[in-house]
Amino acid sequence: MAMLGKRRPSRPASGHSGLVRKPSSKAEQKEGDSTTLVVERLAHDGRGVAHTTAGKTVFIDQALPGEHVDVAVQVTRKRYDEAHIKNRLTSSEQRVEPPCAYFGQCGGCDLQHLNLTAQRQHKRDVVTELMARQGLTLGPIAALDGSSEHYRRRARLGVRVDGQGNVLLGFRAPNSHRLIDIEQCYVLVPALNELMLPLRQLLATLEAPRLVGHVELLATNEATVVLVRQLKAHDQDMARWQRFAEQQKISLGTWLGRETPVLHWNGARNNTGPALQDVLNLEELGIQRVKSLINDPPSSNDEGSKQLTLRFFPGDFLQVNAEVNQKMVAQVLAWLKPAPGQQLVDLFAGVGNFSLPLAAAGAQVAAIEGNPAMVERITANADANQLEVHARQADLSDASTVQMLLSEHQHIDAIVLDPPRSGAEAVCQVIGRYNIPRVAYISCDPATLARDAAHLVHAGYRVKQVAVADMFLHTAHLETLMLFEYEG
Ligand SMILES: C[S@@+](CC[C@H](N)C(=O)[O-])C[C@H]1O[C@@H](n2cnc3c(N)ncnc32)[C@H](O)[C@@H]1O
Repeated sequence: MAMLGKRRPSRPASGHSGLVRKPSSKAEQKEGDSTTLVVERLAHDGRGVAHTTAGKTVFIDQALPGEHVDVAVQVTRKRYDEAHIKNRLTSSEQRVEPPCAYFGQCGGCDLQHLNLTAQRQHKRDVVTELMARQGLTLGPIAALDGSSEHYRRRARLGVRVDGQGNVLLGFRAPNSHRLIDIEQCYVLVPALNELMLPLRQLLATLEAPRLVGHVELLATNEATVVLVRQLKAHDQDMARWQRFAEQQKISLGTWLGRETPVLHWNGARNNTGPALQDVLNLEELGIQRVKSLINDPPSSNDEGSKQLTLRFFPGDFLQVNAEVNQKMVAQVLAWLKPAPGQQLVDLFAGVGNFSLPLAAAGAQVAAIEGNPAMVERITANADANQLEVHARQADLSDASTVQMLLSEHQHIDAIVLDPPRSGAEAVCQVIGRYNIPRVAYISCDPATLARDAAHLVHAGYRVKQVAVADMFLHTAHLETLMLFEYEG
C-alpha cells in the first residue's frame, strides 16, 4: 500500500479494504474531534468502517456494522481517520460481552466483541473479497471449527519494568509498544495459564528483571517449556530460574546475549534444546496406515500404529492450535486422497506435519523445507514412524530453485503448499509448466494467498474447494485452505 502520510498506519494494510477514494473534504476532522457515524462494515483487521458526511473513511476500533457511534478521532490522515468509540448509541445483535477482561487494552485479540458465528462469517467475507479483487469467484467456504478458548499452545510474552519498579508480563496494547500486564489469557492452553501466576511471582523476585526481554511459553502433550530471553548473564537470577523450573516441572531454556543470542538448556550451551513432540491421530485423520515401506509396521494393538509422533525442537515451526491442526491435516488428506503409487510433494514442510500423514497413507512423498535443521527433523520423524519421506533443503522463494526441484520429478500427482505469511509466489509462478493435477494451499495470510491464487488460475488452475480454519479465533488472523485443480 502506498504510504499516505509520513507516519506508517498504526494498523497493517490488510485492514484497509475501506480505503475508498472519495473526494477529500474541506471541513477535515481533526485529532480529538468527536462525531456521530453509522458503521457500514468490518475492515479486514476487524475495525468498523464508516464514512463522514464529507466522504472520508473512518476506521473505528471495536465498532460493528449497523451500529451508530459517537467517535473520537485519534489519528487523522489525508484519506482516512482512525477513531475509537466515545459513546455507542445503538448495538449490533452480533455484539457480545468480550470473555476476556483485558480485551481492548491487550492487542492479542481483536474480535472478542463479535459473536463466533459472525467472526467466522467475517473471515469468509475477507477471503471472498480478496479473491474477488483478483477476479476470482469462490463457491461455498467450508468451516474447520475449533474451541473458542484455551487453544493456543505457544506464545511470546513481553517483560518490562515500569516507572515504579513493578515487573510487567503480558502482550502489547493495540498499535503500541506499551505492555499490558496480564494475569491470565483467554486463548492460552491451561498448562500455560497455570504458569502465569508463578511466572509473575518469580519475575518480581529477580535482581535484574530489566535483563529479561521476553519469555516464550510452549506446551506440548508431554512437556511445558519456558524460553527466557536474557540480554546479559546474571548468575543469581539464573539460579532462580533453575529453581523455578524444578518446582514447576518445566523445561527451561535461556536465549543468552544481546545481539546474537545463544540457547542454553539448564545452564548448558546447546543450540537445539531437548526434543519435544507433537502427535497426530491417524484415526481422526481418516487414514488407515499403509504397511511401511521400510520395516514392518507396529502391530495393530500397538498405540504407535494409531498415531504419528513428530519430534521438534524449540525454535522449529509448530502450528499453534493442535486441535485445528489435526482438522487441517485431515482436510488436506480428504482432498488429496493419498494412496500407494501417488507421488506427492510437500513444500514448506516444517518438521513433516503434512508429509508424514501423506506417507502413512502410502504415497511417495518428497518434502522441501528451507530450514536445514527442520529438514533433518523430517527424516528423523519419518524414520521414527517407520515411514519413508525424501526430505531436502531448498529456498522456495527462488523461482529457478523451484523449477529445478519440480523438474527432477517425472510425475507429480499433487503438491501441498504451506508457506509463511509472505506466500509462495515463486512456486505459483512456475507450477503451471509441470501439469500437476492438484495443489492444496494452506495459508496464514489471505492477501498473499489471493495474489498466488491469481498466478495459479492464470496458469490453468481452478479453485475447487475452500475452507477457513479456526486456527486463531478471536483474532483477525486467518488460516485458509484451498484446493486447486489443473484444467489446462
Ligand atoms: C507455515 S510453516 C508450515 C510448516 C509445516 N507445513 C507445518 O504444517 O507445520 C512454513 C514453513 O516454511 C519454511 N520456510 C519459510 N521460508 C521458506 C523458504 N524461502 N523456502 C523454504 N522454506 C521456507 C519455514 O521454515 C516453515 O517451516
